Amino acid sequence: MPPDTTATDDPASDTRQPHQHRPRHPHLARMRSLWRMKSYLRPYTTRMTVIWVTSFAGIGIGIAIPLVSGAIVDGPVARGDTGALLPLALLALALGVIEALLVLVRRWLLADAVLGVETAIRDDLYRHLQRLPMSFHGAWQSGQLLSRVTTDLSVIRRFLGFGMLFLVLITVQIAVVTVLLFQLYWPLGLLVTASAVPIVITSMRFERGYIAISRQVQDEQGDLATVVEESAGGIRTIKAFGRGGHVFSAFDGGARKVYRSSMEKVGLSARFFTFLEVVPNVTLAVVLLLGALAVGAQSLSLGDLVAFTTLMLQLVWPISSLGYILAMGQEAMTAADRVAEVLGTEPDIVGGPGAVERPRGHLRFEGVEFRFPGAAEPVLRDVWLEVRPGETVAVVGATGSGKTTLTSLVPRLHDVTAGRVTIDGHDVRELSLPALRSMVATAFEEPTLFSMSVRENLTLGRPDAGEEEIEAAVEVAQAGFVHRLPWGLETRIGEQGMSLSGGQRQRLALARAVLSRPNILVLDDTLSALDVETEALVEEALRHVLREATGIVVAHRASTVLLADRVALLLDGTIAHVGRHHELMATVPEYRALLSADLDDDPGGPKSGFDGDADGDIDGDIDGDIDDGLDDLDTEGVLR
Ligand SMILES: Nc1ncnc2c1ncn2[C@@H]1O[C@H](COP(=O)(O)OP(=O)(O)OP(=O)(O)O)[C@@H](O)[C@H]1O
Repeated sequence: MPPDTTATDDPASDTRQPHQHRPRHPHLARMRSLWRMKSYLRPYTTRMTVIWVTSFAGIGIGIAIPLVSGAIVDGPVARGDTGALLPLALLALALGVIEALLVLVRRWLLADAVLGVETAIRDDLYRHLQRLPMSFHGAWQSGQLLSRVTTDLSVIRRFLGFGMLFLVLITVQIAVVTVLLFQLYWPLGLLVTASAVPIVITSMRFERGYIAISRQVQDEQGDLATVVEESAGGIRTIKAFGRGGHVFSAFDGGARKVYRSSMEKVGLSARFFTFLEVVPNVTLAVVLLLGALAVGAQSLSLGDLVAFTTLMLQLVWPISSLGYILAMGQEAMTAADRVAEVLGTEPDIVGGPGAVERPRGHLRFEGVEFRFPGAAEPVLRDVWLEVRPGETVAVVGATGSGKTTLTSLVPRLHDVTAGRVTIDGHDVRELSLPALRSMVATAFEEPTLFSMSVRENLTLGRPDAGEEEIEAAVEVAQAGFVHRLPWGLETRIGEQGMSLSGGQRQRLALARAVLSRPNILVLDDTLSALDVETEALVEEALRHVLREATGIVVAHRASTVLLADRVALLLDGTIAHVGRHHELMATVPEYRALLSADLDDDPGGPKSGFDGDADGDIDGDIDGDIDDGLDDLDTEGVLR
């Protein structure tokens, strides 16, 4: 990822996407990112208005109290008029109580609004992440996304809720109090204003340093989250290889980085806030001294000096928190910028307006090329393949030859970079994504199960599936083991749930794909983790399902190839041969080399119908079956 434009020149700490341009005015860009967030406050307009009104009223009352105190000193106290003292004292008390009530109302209203805003942004961000294509998720570290959805949003919430309000209130309070100080006694007013100058200059310098260091801390926290996430996901591999120590060192390195940067951040703040504490206190001492002299010289009344010092003390908190709130604003701008990097990434895979009226699942790859972003060479080039409704084609190729990539082009997990993929004559890019993805179901080799019940996992693609349909899909996938789980279909599995074996997970994924009743069923080496016996049973049941759907089966094993009517051989990124298994075995040495190793090694050869004379068996048993249903199909699927 490219360098952060503000934080560091160290490419290792980059978190932006390679294609993201760097803004010419990063500060403005950050402000704009934060400004964009204001739209989330819109539903709370009335509430925010009440909050602002109560806040200003609170400030007004806060400023009035010292003036009443001054009046008490110069009036009843100076004259010894105890009768007049009581009403003024009661007035000061009433003002104090009202101010406290206003703060209570403001806090209560504010908390609700800002938590609502945070939830709305978080929902939008999550929704957007779901829309972003595989290429985005492949390029971004998951920890960086996680920290944006959690930490950064909390930072934005804190600023939108409290920081922004207090920034305005404090500015107004400082302005009004300064005017009053000048009115009470302008020479001391001038002194107080002069004392603010070093504060403002230091604040500005602090702000610059703080932006850089807070972005660095936020990025490093994201990196650390990635390490935690990866090691949690890969705990089995880590344990098996005894790499706990190594992973810990990587984590420790990341944690120390966060520690060092956080300490730097704290050090910077500590120096700044100490400075902010010292200046007002020194000023107060000087004001008291000069004020006492002025009272002695009768150019200032005692009451005015009381009012002046009380008012001046009211400035200490706003001025010292001004820096903090500005820093909070900077942090929020950085966070908004990081969130905007995600929200501003337009999904490059968006659905078209179309839908297929009565889908039959006629699939064609027409001159398809696919190149991963930034890759020098395409993975697939000039791919022509036709899979007719009800037909099943096995895609065979060496490992890394692009089989998974080819199948991922059908549901548009990736988009072709040239040529087109069509279903029933419609370019898949013209179809709406829900329409397309309801037609195509994929069972992956490495199935993902979510931390929910077996039933919820199974019905992911068909939430309305009935009991009988679920049972039928479970049967096809030979996944009857689910009934023996402690709570049957209601057993919670996946992360934090019941652990399943690789084969059990694959069978559930297969049942999930079958249950969604797709027009096109993609099996991406889905049966690789099954034992030979179970595989044979699954395949037998799958044959019935595949008769009603168009199938693409990525196959490494000869036994899986036999599920298909025809085989497409992927060589050098293109479909080099299409034909029946025995034809390719007989005529294509590369195909023979790929599959005969499997036939020789297959310990279950005899069980699955293979033995030394594999060809003979295949021809006799399986091809006979296939031929029955496929007489009308052209065996040459290559369209050229
Ligand atoms: N996100 C990616 N970015 C860049 N290259 C990728 C990406 N994913 C896969 N590749 C590359 O594309 C090529 C094809 O990968 P693919 O997963 O389609 O192969 P495959 O034939 O399915 O392999 P296998 O049989 O091992 O599952 C590989 O060389 C792989 O390194």
